[in-house]
Amino acid sequence: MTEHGTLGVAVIGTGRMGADHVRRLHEITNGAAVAAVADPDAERAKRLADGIDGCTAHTDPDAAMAAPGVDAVLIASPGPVHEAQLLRAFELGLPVLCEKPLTPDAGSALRVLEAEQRLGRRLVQVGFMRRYDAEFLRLKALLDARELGHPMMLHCRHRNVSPSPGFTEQMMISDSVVHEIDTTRWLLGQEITAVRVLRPAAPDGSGPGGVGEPQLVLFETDGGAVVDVEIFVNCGFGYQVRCEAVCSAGSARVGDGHAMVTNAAGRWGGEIAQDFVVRFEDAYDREVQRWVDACRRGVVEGPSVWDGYAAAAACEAGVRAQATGERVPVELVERPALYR
Ligand SMILES: NC(=O)C1=CN([C@@H]2O[C@H](COP(=O)(O)OP(=O)(O)OC[C@H]3O[C@@H](n4cnc5c(N)ncnc54)[C@H](O)[C@@H]3O)[C@@H](O)[C@H]2O)C=CC1
Ligand SMILES: O=C1[C@@H](O)[C@H](O)[C@@H](O)[C@H](O)[C@H]1O
Repeated sequence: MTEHGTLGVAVIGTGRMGADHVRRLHEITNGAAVAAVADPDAERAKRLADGIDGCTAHTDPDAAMAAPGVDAVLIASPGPVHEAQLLRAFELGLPVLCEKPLTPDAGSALRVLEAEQRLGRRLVQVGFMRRYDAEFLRLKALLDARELGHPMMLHCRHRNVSPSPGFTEQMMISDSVVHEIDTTRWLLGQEITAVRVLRPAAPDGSGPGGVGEPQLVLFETDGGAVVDVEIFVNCGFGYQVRCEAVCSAGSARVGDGHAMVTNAAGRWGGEIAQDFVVRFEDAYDREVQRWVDACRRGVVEGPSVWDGYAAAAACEAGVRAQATGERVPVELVERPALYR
């Protein structure tokens, strides 16, 4: 850290999320500076680094993590390469904010869990940003206070205008529904024990890779709750994330998101955000600020590697349920003391 206590951050992966986090760290976050960026696309990394004094550009993530002035790492590369980058950060003893998913499958997430346990201390905050969203935080506080009685069901919907290039049917679970998996575990304080996936008959194969969508993903939890998630990554009209909790003495819903409603010429209505960068802007800002503040105090907070692992295990069950049409149980190792 600099003499003023500024945290030097290496940002790994400078695509959509990485570039947005670089902008955030540089312009919004207090107490942080982008010290290095890495991306196999050298031009992309250089363009970002050129706009920031003292920031170096790399094509090799290891070189960025070892660059002068780096105290912490923000990983925003694709999920399948997170494991190797997390293990490298562990070797260097650097705290990490790792974009979701921690890793795309349970085996690799377990290897990360075991490696962090060997260190004997937490280094990673996983980027489940809904835990920092004002609406979701209000819902969490309401459920925790039991103001509506005992929570029994969550009805969730998750719609994207269109997925990024190369998006697969499995990623509907491991990249998108992973958010509802974390939301369920966090809001209810329960583990997911089984997953099922139902598909309506689709008029055409218009989803990612030509698969039929939307799909309905169902979770059972160890507290007896039931959760349904509509996932529709190609809906075409807007970005919508909604969650309604049904409790024994009432229900509460977040995500309607009508910041403004207009009336004009025989119509009324609101606007729909077109993507997560807009809808969750404040949540990302809060998530990154909280991470930087914790790093500067020498502590690690927020969603843990256990949360990332439990989510990966539920995703793996979901991907199997998607392929087989069966109810697939979620297998978890015993929760280590480090994460209790
Ligand atoms: N929290 C959230 O709401 C969101 C999280 N994400 C997550 O952020 C991560 C990045 O996603 P996007 O920015 O949408 O993807 P993207 O495809 O826009 O960007 C990924 C970048 O990583 C680079 N890259 C590829 N292999 C790399 C490697 N081995 N090392 C370093 N960089 C590498 C690519 O060249 C590209 O510039 C993923 O984990 C994704 O799941 C993405 C969107 C929203
Ligand atoms: O994390 C995200 C993307 O990776 C994912 O592909 C989208 O479906 C989610 O809405 C977004 O929040």
